[in-house]
Amino acid sequence: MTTNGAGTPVLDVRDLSVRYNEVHALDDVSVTLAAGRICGLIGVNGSGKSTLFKALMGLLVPREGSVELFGMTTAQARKRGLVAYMPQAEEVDWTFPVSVSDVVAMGLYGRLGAARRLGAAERAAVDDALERVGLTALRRRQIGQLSGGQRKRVFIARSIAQDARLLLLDEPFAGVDQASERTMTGLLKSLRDEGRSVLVSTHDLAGVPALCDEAVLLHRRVLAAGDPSEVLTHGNLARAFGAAPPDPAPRAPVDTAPAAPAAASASLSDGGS
Ligand SMILES: Nc1ncnc2c1ncn2[C@@H]1O[C@H](COP(=O)(O)OP(=O)(O)OP(=O)(O)O)[C@@H](O)[C@H]1O
Repeated sequence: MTTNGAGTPVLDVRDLSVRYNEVHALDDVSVTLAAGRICGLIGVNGSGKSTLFKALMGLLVPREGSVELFGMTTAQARKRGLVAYMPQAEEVDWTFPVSVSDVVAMGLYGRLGAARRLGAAERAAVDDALERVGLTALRRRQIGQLSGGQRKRVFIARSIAQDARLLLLDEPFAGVDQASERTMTGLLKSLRDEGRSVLVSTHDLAGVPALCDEAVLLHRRVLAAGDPSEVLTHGNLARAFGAAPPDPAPRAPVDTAPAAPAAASASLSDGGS
Protein backbone atom coordinates (compact mmCIF):
# COMPACT_ATOMS: atom_id res chain seq x y z
CA MET A 1 0.00 0.00 0.00
CA THR A 2 2.05 2.87 -1.23
CA THR A 3 1.27 6.19 -2.75
CA ASN A 4 4.91 7.04 -3.43
CA GLY A 5 4.59 10.77 -3.47
CA ALA A 6 2.12 13.57 -3.13
CA GLY A 7 -1.11 13.97 -5.02
CA THR A 8 -4.31 12.04 -5.41
CA PRO A 9 -3.68 8.34 -5.88
CA VAL A 10 -4.92 6.97 -9.19
CA LEU A 11 -6.36 4.07 -7.24
CA ASP A 12 -7.66 4.26 -3.70
CA VAL A 13 -9.44 1.20 -2.36
CA ARG A 14 -10.52 1.33 1.26
CA ASP A 15 -11.79 -1.44 3.49
CA LEU A 16 -13.35 -3.29 0.56
CA SER A 17 -15.37 -6.43 1.24
CA VAL A 18 -17.08 -8.47 -1.45
CA ARG A 19 -19.12 -11.62 -0.96
CA TYR A 20 -20.72 -14.06 -3.34
CA ASN A 21 -23.50 -15.40 -1.16
CA GLU A 22 -21.65 -17.24 1.60
CA VAL A 23 -18.21 -16.91 -0.06
CA HIS A 24 -16.15 -14.05 1.35
CA ALA A 25 -14.07 -13.20 -1.69
CA LEU A 26 -12.51 -10.02 -0.29
CA ASP A 27 -12.34 -8.87 3.31
CA ASP A 28 -11.33 -5.41 4.36
CA VAL A 29 -8.97 -4.84 1.42
CA SER A 30 -7.20 -1.49 1.15
CA VAL A 31 -4.84 -0.72 -1.73
CA THR A 32 -3.53 2.54 -3.12
CA LEU A 33 -1.49 3.21 -6.23
CA ALA A 34 0.20 6.40 -7.38
CA ALA A 35 0.68 7.68 -10.91
CA GLY A 36 3.54 6.14 -12.85
CA ARG A 37 3.73 2.90 -10.90
CA ILE A 38 3.31 -0.77 -11.74
CA CYS A 39 1.83 -2.87 -8.96
CA GLY A 40 1.77 -6.66 -9.05
CA LEU A 41 -1.28 -8.32 -7.52
CA ILE A 42 -0.21 -11.74 -6.35
CA GLY A 43 -2.14 -14.60 -4.83
CA VAL A 44 -3.18 -18.22 -5.28
CA ASN A 45 -6.19 -19.23 -7.36
CA GLY A 46 -9.29 -18.06 -5.59
CA SER A 47 -7.54 -15.41 -3.50
CA GLY A 48 -9.78 -12.66 -4.86
CA LYS A 49 -7.68 -11.03 -7.60
CA SER A 50 -10.36 -11.08 -10.32
CA THR A 51 -12.97 -10.02 -7.81
CA LEU A 52 -10.86 -7.00 -6.94
CA PHE A 53 -10.56 -6.04 -10.63
CA LYS A 54 -14.30 -6.41 -11.12
CA ALA A 55 -15.01 -4.29 -8.06
CA LEU A 56 -12.58 -1.65 -9.35
CA MET A 57 -14.44 -1.58 -12.67
CA GLY A 58 -17.83 -1.33 -10.98
CA LEU A 59 -18.86 -4.76 -12.27
CA LEU A 60 -19.59 -5.86 -8.71
CA VAL A 61 -21.06 -3.79 -5.95
CA PRO A 62 -19.02 -4.25 -2.78
CA ARG A 63 -20.75 -5.10 0.43
CA GLU A 64 -18.56 -2.62 2.29
CA GLY A 65 -15.80 -0.16 1.54
CA SER A 66 -15.08 2.27 -1.23
CA VAL A 67 -13.24 2.56 -4.53
CA GLU A 68 -11.93 5.83 -5.92
CA LEU A 69 -10.08 6.16 -9.22
CA PHE A 70 -8.35 9.50 -9.78
CA GLY A 71 -10.30 10.91 -6.86
CA MET A 72 -13.63 10.11 -8.51
CA THR A 73 -16.06 7.25 -8.72
CA THR A 74 -15.35 4.36 -11.07
CA ALA A 75 -18.27 5.42 -13.26
CA GLN A 76 -16.85 8.94 -13.62
CA ALA A 77 -13.34 7.65 -14.33
CA ARG A 78 -14.66 5.19 -16.93
CA LYS A 79 -16.72 7.90 -18.59
CA ARG A 80 -13.57 9.98 -19.00
CA GLY A 81 -11.70 7.01 -20.45
CA LEU A 82 -9.15 7.08 -17.64
CA VAL A 83 -9.23 3.36 -16.91
CA ALA A 84 -8.87 0.29 -19.13
CA TYR A 85 -9.50 -3.30 -18.11
CA MET A 86 -8.19 -6.55 -19.54
CA PRO A 87 -10.22 -9.45 -18.12
CA GLN A 88 -8.91 -12.99 -17.97
CA ALA A 89 -8.81 -14.53 -21.45
CA GLU A 90 -11.56 -17.04 -20.73
CA GLU A 91 -13.99 -14.23 -19.96
CA VAL A 92 -13.71 -12.85 -23.48
CA ASP A 93 -15.78 -14.10 -26.41
CA TRP A 94 -13.03 -14.57 -28.99
CA THR A 95 -15.57 -15.67 -31.62
CA PHE A 96 -17.04 -12.16 -31.68
CA PRO A 97 -16.88 -11.03 -35.35
CA VAL A 98 -14.53 -8.11 -34.89
CA SER A 99 -11.05 -7.46 -36.20
CA VAL A 100 -7.97 -6.46 -34.26
CA SER A 101 -8.33 -2.82 -35.32
CA ASP A 102 -12.06 -2.85 -34.46
CA VAL A 103 -11.20 -3.83 -30.89
CA VAL A 104 -8.49 -1.19 -30.63
CA ALA A 105 -10.93 1.43 -31.98
CA MET A 106 -13.37 0.50 -29.19
CA GLY A 107 -10.99 2.30 -26.85
CA LEU A 108 -12.07 5.51 -28.58
CA TYR A 109 -15.82 4.99 -28.38
CA GLY A 110 -16.07 7.07 -25.21
CA ARG A 111 -14.89 10.15 -27.14
CA LEU A 112 -17.02 9.55 -30.23
CA GLY A 113 -20.67 10.34 -30.70
CA ALA A 114 -23.38 7.71 -30.97
CA ALA A 115 -22.45 7.07 -34.63
CA ARG A 116 -18.93 6.06 -33.52
CA ARG A 117 -17.39 7.26 -36.77
CA LEU A 118 -13.63 7.45 -36.62
CA GLY A 119 -12.11 10.70 -37.90
CA ALA A 120 -8.53 11.13 -39.07
CA ALA A 121 -7.25 11.70 -35.53
CA GLU A 122 -8.92 8.54 -34.24
CA ARG A 123 -7.66 6.45 -37.14
CA ALA A 124 -4.16 7.74 -36.45
CA ALA A 125 -4.54 6.84 -32.76
CA VAL A 126 -5.53 3.29 -33.72
CA ASP A 127 -2.61 3.04 -36.16
CA ASP A 128 -0.15 4.32 -33.55
CA ALA A 129 -1.43 1.93 -30.90
CA LEU A 130 -1.21 -1.06 -33.26
CA GLU A 131 2.29 -0.05 -34.28
CA ARG A 132 3.37 0.29 -30.69
CA VAL A 133 2.30 -3.24 -29.76
CA GLY A 134 3.57 -4.70 -33.05
CA LEU A 135 0.20 -5.75 -34.46
CA THR A 136 -0.03 -3.55 -37.56
CA ALA A 137 0.33 -6.51 -39.91
CA LEU A 138 -2.52 -8.36 -38.17
CA ARG A 139 -4.94 -5.45 -37.95
CA ARG A 140 -7.62 -7.01 -40.19
CA ARG A 141 -7.54 -10.41 -38.53
CA GLN A 142 -10.53 -11.63 -36.51
CA ILE A 143 -9.52 -11.58 -32.87
CA GLY A 144 -10.05 -15.32 -32.41
CA GLN A 145 -7.34 -15.97 -35.00
CA LEU A 146 -4.58 -14.62 -32.78
CA SER A 147 -2.12 -16.32 -30.46
CA GLY A 148 -2.44 -15.91 -26.69
CA GLY A 149 0.23 -13.22 -26.54
CA GLN A 150 -1.20 -11.34 -29.52
CA ARG A 151 -4.65 -11.30 -27.90
CA LYS A 152 -3.19 -9.68 -24.80
CA ARG A 153 -1.45 -7.08 -26.93
CA VAL A 154 -4.75 -6.17 -28.62
CA PHE A 155 -6.12 -5.14 -25.23
CA ILE A 156 -3.01 -3.15 -24.43
CA ALA A 157 -3.30 -1.42 -27.82
CA ARG A 158 -6.92 -0.57 -27.03
CA SER A 159 -5.89 1.05 -23.76
CA ILE A 160 -3.17 3.02 -25.57
CA ALA A 161 -5.64 4.26 -28.20
CA GLN A 162 -7.98 5.19 -25.38
CA ASP A 163 -5.11 7.00 -23.64
CA ALA A 164 -6.09 5.32 -20.38
CA ARG A 165 -4.07 6.44 -17.38
CA LEU A 166 -4.73 3.29 -15.35
CA LEU A 167 -4.51 -0.22 -16.79
CA LEU A 168 -6.10 -3.08 -14.87
CA LEU A 169 -4.67 -6.31 -16.29
CA ASP A 170 -5.97 -9.64 -15.02
CA GLU A 171 -3.38 -12.35 -15.73
CA PRO A 172 -1.90 -10.82 -18.91
CA PHE A 173 0.95 -13.35 -18.90
CA ALA A 174 -1.21 -16.48 -18.69
CA GLY A 175 -0.78 -18.60 -21.81
CA VAL A 176 1.98 -16.33 -23.12
CA ASP A 177 5.43 -17.58 -24.08
CA GLN A 178 8.57 -16.10 -22.55
CA ALA A 179 9.46 -13.96 -25.57
CA SER A 180 5.98 -12.40 -25.60
CA GLU A 181 6.15 -11.90 -21.85
CA ARG A 182 9.40 -10.00 -22.27
CA THR A 183 7.87 -7.86 -25.04
CA MET A 184 4.84 -7.08 -22.88
CA THR A 185 6.98 -6.34 -19.84
CA GLY A 186 8.94 -3.77 -21.90
CA LEU A 187 5.71 -2.29 -23.22
CA LEU A 188 4.16 -1.94 -19.76
CA LYS A 189 7.30 -0.32 -18.41
CA SER A 190 7.31 2.21 -21.26
CA LEU A 191 3.66 3.01 -20.49
CA ARG A 192 4.61 3.41 -16.83
CA ASP A 193 7.43 5.75 -17.81
CA GLU A 194 4.83 7.95 -19.51
CA GLY A 195 3.12 8.34 -16.14
CA ARG A 196 0.46 5.66 -16.54
CA SER A 197 -0.22 3.21 -13.74
CA VAL A 198 -0.72 -0.52 -14.04
CA LEU A 199 -2.29 -3.01 -11.64
CA VAL A 200 -1.41 -6.45 -12.93
CA SER A 201 -2.27 -9.83 -11.49
CA THR A 202 0.24 -12.55 -12.13
CA HIS A 203 1.26 -16.03 -11.08
CA ASP A 204 4.75 -15.41 -12.38
CA LEU A 205 6.51 -14.57 -9.14
CA ALA A 206 9.91 -14.67 -10.83
CA GLY A 207 8.86 -11.89 -13.20
CA VAL A 208 7.59 -9.55 -10.48
CA PRO A 209 10.85 -7.81 -9.51
CA ALA A 210 11.66 -7.06 -13.17
CA LEU A 211 8.23 -5.60 -13.86
CA CYS A 212 6.73 -4.22 -10.69
CA ASP A 213 7.55 -1.17 -8.60
CA GLU A 214 5.40 -2.56 -5.82
CA ALA A 215 3.43 -5.65 -4.99
CA VAL A 216 0.31 -6.63 -3.09
CA LEU A 217 0.00 -10.14 -1.73
CA LEU A 218 -3.65 -11.07 -1.56
CA HIS A 219 -5.37 -13.93 0.18
CA ARG A 220 -8.88 -12.59 0.54
CA ARG A 221 -7.18 -9.95 2.70
CA VAL A 222 -4.03 -8.00 1.93
CA LEU A 223 -1.23 -10.03 3.54
CA ALA A 224 1.55 -7.64 2.58
CA ALA A 225 2.02 -4.62 0.34
CA GLY A 226 4.94 -2.43 -0.66
CA ASP A 227 8.33 -2.93 -2.27
CA PRO A 228 8.48 -6.36 -4.01
CA SER A 229 11.62 -7.33 -2.10
CA GLU A 230 9.80 -6.76 1.19
CA VAL A 231 6.55 -8.36 0.07
CA LEU A 232 7.91 -11.51 -1.58
CA THR A 233 9.65 -12.88 1.48
CA HIS A 234 9.65 -16.57 2.36
CA GLY A 235 7.37 -15.94 5.30
CA ASN A 236 4.83 -13.94 3.31
CA LEU A 237 4.84 -16.39 0.41
CA ALA A 238 4.34 -19.29 2.79
CA ARG A 239 1.35 -17.50 4.24
CA ALA A 240 -0.07 -16.76 0.79
CA PHE A 241 0.78 -19.96 -1.04
CA GLY A 242 1.49 -22.48 1.69
CA ALA A 243 -1.95 -22.28 3.19
CA ALA A 244 -4.94 -23.75 1.42
CA PRO A 245 -6.71 -21.27 -0.80
CA PRO A 246 -10.13 -20.04 0.27
CA ASP A 247 -12.91 -22.58 -0.10
CA PRO A 248 -13.32 -23.05 -3.86
CA ALA A 249 -17.09 -23.12 -3.60
CA PRO A 250 -19.00 -23.85 -6.80
CA ARG A 251 -19.81 -20.71 -8.71
CA ALA A 252 -23.26 -19.52 -7.82
CA PRO A 253 -25.31 -16.46 -8.61
CA VAL A 254 -23.83 -13.46 -6.86
CA ASP A 255 -25.66 -11.67 -4.09
CA THR A 256 -23.53 -8.65 -4.85
CA ALA A 257 -25.72 -7.03 -7.46
CA PRO A 258 -23.98 -6.79 -10.83
CA ALA A 259 -23.88 -3.09 -11.66
CA ALA A 260 -22.92 -3.58 -15.28
CA PRO A 261 -22.90 -6.28 -17.94
CA ALA A 262 -20.73 -9.30 -17.26
CA ALA A 263 -17.05 -8.71 -17.80
CA ALA A 264 -17.03 -10.77 -20.99
CA SER A 265 -19.46 -8.63 -22.90
CA ALA A 266 -18.31 -5.39 -21.28
CA SER A 267 -14.75 -6.16 -22.24
CA LEU A 268 -15.48 -6.19 -25.94
CA SER A 269 -18.37 -3.81 -26.13
CA ASP A 270 -17.45 -0.74 -24.16
CA GLY A 271 -13.71 -0.44 -24.47
CA GLY A 272 -13.44 -0.52 -20.71
CA SER A 273 -14.21 3.16 -20.65
N1 LIG B 1 -19.56 -15.63 -9.49
C1 LIG B 1 -19.12 -16.21 -8.39
N2 LIG B 1 -20.00 -16.84 -7.57
C2 LIG B 1 -19.57 -17.43 -6.41
N3 LIG B 1 -18.28 -17.45 -5.99
C3 LIG B 1 -17.38 -16.85 -6.78
C4 LIG B 1 -17.74 -16.20 -8.01
N4 LIG B 1 -16.62 -15.69 -8.55
C5 LIG B 1 -15.60 -15.99 -7.73
N5 LIG B 1 -16.06 -16.70 -6.67
C6 LIG B 1 -15.27 -17.17 -5.52
O1 LIG B 1 -14.65 -16.01 -4.95
C7 LIG B 1 -13.31 -16.31 -4.54
C8 LIG B 1 -12.35 -15.38 -5.26
O2 LIG B 1 -12.39 -15.68 -6.66
P1 LIG B 1 -11.55 -14.85 -7.72
O3 LIG B 1 -11.97 -15.34 -9.08
O4 LIG B 1 -11.66 -13.42 -7.43
O5 LIG B 1 -10.05 -15.33 -7.38
P2 LIG B 1 -8.72 -15.17 -8.23
O6 LIG B 1 -7.64 -14.84 -7.27
O7 LIG B 1 -8.94 -14.23 -9.36
O8 LIG B 1 -8.51 -16.64 -8.79
P3 LIG B 1 -7.76 -17.13 -10.15
O9 LIG B 1 -6.30 -16.87 -9.96
O10 LIG B 1 -8.11 -18.59 -10.19
O11 LIG B 1 -8.38 -16.36 -11.27
C9 LIG B 1 -13.11 -17.79 -4.83
O12 LIG B 1 -13.41 -18.52 -3.66
C10 LIG B 1 -14.12 -18.09 -5.92
O13 LIG B 1 -14.52 -19.44 -5.90
